[in-house]
Amino acid sequence: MNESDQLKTIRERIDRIDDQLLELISERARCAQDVARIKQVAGEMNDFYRPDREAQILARVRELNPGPLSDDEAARLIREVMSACLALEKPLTIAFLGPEGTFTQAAALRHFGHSIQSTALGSIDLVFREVESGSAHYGVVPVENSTEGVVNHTLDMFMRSPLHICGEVQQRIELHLLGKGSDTSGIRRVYSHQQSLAQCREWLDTNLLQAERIAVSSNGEAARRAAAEPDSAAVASETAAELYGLNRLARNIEDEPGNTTRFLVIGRQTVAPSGQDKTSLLVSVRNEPGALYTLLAPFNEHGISMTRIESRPSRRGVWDYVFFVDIEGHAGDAQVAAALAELEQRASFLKVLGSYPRAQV
Ligand SMILES: C=C(O[C@@H]1C=C(C(=O)O)C=C[C@H]1O)C(=O)O
Repeated sequence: MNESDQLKTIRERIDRIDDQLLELISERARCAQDVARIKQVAGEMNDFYRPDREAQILARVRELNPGPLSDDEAARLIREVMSACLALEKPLTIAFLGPEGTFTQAAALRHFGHSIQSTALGSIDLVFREVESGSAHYGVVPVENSTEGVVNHTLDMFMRSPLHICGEVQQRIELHLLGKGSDTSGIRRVYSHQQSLAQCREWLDTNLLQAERIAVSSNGEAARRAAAEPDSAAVASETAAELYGLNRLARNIEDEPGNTTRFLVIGRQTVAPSGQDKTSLLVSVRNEPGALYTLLAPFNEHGISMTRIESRPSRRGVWDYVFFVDIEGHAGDAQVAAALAELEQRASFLKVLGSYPRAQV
């Protein structure tokens, strides 16, 4: 067989596979509709989105993935199929820290897939309020953020908000040089958030020393300006490039590749155990010698790993400290529940912010 006959044969095979895929995806979508009908009859429509179930599906895909696609790619594809199926039940409305084109938006799309209705809001407070009022089903906010510098504000919001953490998203921070043209010649200004500029300093020093660096409020805003002004470029994400119709003049210009930011999904719902969960707590203790040591001892005694601890002033009194603690496991797990009961005895204040599946996509 010559080359063109070989290609023709393979393409015919691909067409047949796509026919089967389409049939299977449609069958899956009809199953999701059946689930929706059952939930409706049972009056469980508040629970139509099930982060625990979705996490289990994605974990299974990773486990069974035969390749050659990577586990990440396989999970991402099934993520999109689930997103489209869920939208048949009811499209999710997601509020995120905007503007359009930020990494928070990328994180929202990564977590929920593209079949959502998303709203860009101007501040973290507004995202909390939108979800609290029921105007959005869920919100996405940065928590350990190397680009937008708002970690503390998100943590502070949990002190007074009744919302729960329903999920987490790990988003690789990949920064590109974006512009209207096709190369870097003629660029006089580079816009970005100041931390993104800092993260690409070496690349900019080597390749664009002549251009003025201008810090703006977000990478989305930088992309908007680069799209509107000639002689300008932005350091921003791929999402920003798509949204503002910009070209990637240089890819992955961050000085330290592998940089990841963590985002939280906030909602009014508590999430059932998925088998691979994390729990976030807010815990306060009097400032006495050994207080933190005593406070955390129950985790050690019950064999629970702590993955993060962050301290903040409580604003309730000069002697109080508040700690944001992440542990492995679900608050409903026997060991975790026992440790939390002991912790409650020792703490002056304890709030479980949520148990949720660890990031799967
Ligand atoms: C189908 C369900 O509802 C939703 C859709 C899912 C899917 O498409 O697989 C999974 C969980 C839910 O978010 C379900 O609860 O099983």
